[in-house]
Amino acid sequence: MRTIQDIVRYLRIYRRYIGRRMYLVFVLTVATALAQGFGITLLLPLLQASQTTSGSPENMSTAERLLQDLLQWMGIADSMTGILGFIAVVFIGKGLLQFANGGYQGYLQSRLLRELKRKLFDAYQRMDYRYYIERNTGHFINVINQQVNLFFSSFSSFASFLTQVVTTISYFAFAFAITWKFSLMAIGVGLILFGLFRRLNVYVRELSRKRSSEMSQLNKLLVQGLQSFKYIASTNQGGHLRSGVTESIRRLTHYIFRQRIAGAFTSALKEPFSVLLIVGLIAIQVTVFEAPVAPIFVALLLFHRGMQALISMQSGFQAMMDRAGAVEMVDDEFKEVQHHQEPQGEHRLAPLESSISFENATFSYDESEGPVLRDINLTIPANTTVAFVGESGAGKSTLVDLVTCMLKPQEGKLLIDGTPSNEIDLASWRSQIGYVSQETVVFDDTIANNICLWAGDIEEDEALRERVQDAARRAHADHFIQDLPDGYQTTVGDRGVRLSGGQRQRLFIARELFKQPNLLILDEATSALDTESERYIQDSIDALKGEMTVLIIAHRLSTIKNVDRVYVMEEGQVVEAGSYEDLRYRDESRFRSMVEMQSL
Ligand SMILES: Nc1ncnc2c1ncn2[C@@H]1O[C@H](COP(=O)(O)OP(=O)(O)OP(=O)(O)O)[C@@H](O)[C@H]1O
Repeated sequence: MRTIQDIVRYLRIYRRYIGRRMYLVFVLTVATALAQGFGITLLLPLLQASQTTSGSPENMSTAERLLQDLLQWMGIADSMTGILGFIAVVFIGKGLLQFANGGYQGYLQSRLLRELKRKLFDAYQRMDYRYYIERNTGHFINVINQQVNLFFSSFSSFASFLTQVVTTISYFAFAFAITWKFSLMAIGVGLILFGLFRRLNVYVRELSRKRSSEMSQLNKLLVQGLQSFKYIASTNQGGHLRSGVTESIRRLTHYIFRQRIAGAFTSALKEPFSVLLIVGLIAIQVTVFEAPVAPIFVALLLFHRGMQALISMQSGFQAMMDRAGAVEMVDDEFKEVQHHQEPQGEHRLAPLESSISFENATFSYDESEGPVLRDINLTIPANTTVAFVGESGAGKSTLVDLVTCMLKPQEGKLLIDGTPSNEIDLASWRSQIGYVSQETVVFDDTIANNICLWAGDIEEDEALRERVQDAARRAHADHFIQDLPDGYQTTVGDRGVRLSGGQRQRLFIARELFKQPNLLILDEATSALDTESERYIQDSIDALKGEMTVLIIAHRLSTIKNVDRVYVMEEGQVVEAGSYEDLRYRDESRFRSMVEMQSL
């Protein structure tokens, strides 16, 4: 029962991703199996035609008689050559069907792989940010690569399992038609075998689940270890990480080993089982039932093939169960990610022209830990420059995440040009934003592509080259880029490892300036820069005043002297607001003491 439920369940899952055309595989499978069973059954009239004393019609089973009638109708009943020719035609037909089936399965599988990877990637792209931060990159990579590949190969195991089921049934059905006593025995044996293997299947599936989740764990450790390679190597922390990785690899390989043992057990059983059963059956047929030789011979041939198919059916099922964990993981992941897609409205925003304002906005990552932002009320008029300052952990970056709508306030609202954030079409808002975040984002590609994000080829597009260079100049990056071996065509390495921290930051700023956003967010954007570069970029940003809205988060207060308004944040609240000069000289203001601490 469990087995049938499992098959139906997987069938549903495959259908969800492949669609109805999957059934064509089954039609082709049935046709192939029928052709094969029929081809073998044709040996019976062949044997009879070769015997001088051919079976008298009253000894014949109904099937034999029908076959005889067919051959008579075709005019080849008594011709060995005729029957041989017919067998050849049936097997050629079977070969063609098998080829069509295999080819079509290949086509479906490649589609399945493409669809799975593409859909999952799309779903990941639109997942809610809060869901993302609760997960781990290693997990996503494991699902989209390893698990999806296993899911894909499970379909071929599933198809081969079904092929074996249909083949087994067809062999047994033909055998049944020839001699029913024999077939009853065969079916009895089949049922016993199935019972024996059921327990093995449950065991193998459990192993497969463990193996899939262990792979996620290992991926997580590997990604973390490799991403932090430099830190780990230079502080010799590899030992700690290594023990975790080694332990995870040990568990993973242990599961694989046990799966293999179960596989070896089934394939080793195959041959002895078949031979024993055939020997037993011949004895029973000949001694007890005293049946004629030709039908026994053909029925045994069918039975032998049927047994082989039955055992392959078990291995096919086991292979499917080997990958069951992956099928379930990918299917669950789809549901989970789809459930956590980022909600959005339909109002398409025009370019920002009035303001961004918070009304009593409160946000917490975890309700039990209390709000990270409390009762925020402020308005940033379009085309002004504002700065948020405050100690680490005060909530400045979280506030920016609300502005970009990556996070949503649980209470109160955020209005963009008067439209509540939950009503806006996110792409229409985010395409207006340039964001230099604390974590520098650099792609492993050329400098030019890092700035224009593959907008074109600067070697061919003069206007584009000019725009890229202009952005680089304003980010004070042009001269270091010119000094690189291939200039703008230099590749920067994974996450920009071939650049210095300050160079990476300038490259990042250049990209956001190239975009010409309506809202530019700079979160500690110049923290890795020397004073001179910082001042230079400061001038570029000051030059943007009035052209776009600029939101700056800075610890170095010297960099925000020219902003229109400063907000001082403390423990998730805005505690002071005013112009730099106003706050700087306000008696006992927090800002004043902050400035004095930095001895400006
Ligand atoms: N993903 C998260 N899950 C839970 N809490 C978080 C998460 N990110 C930030 N926090 C918490 O929210 C608070 C505000 O963090 P936030 O990064 O907004 O501060 P910040 O003012 O930008 O600090 P910094 O100047 O150090 O960047 C901190 O107490 C932090 O622990």
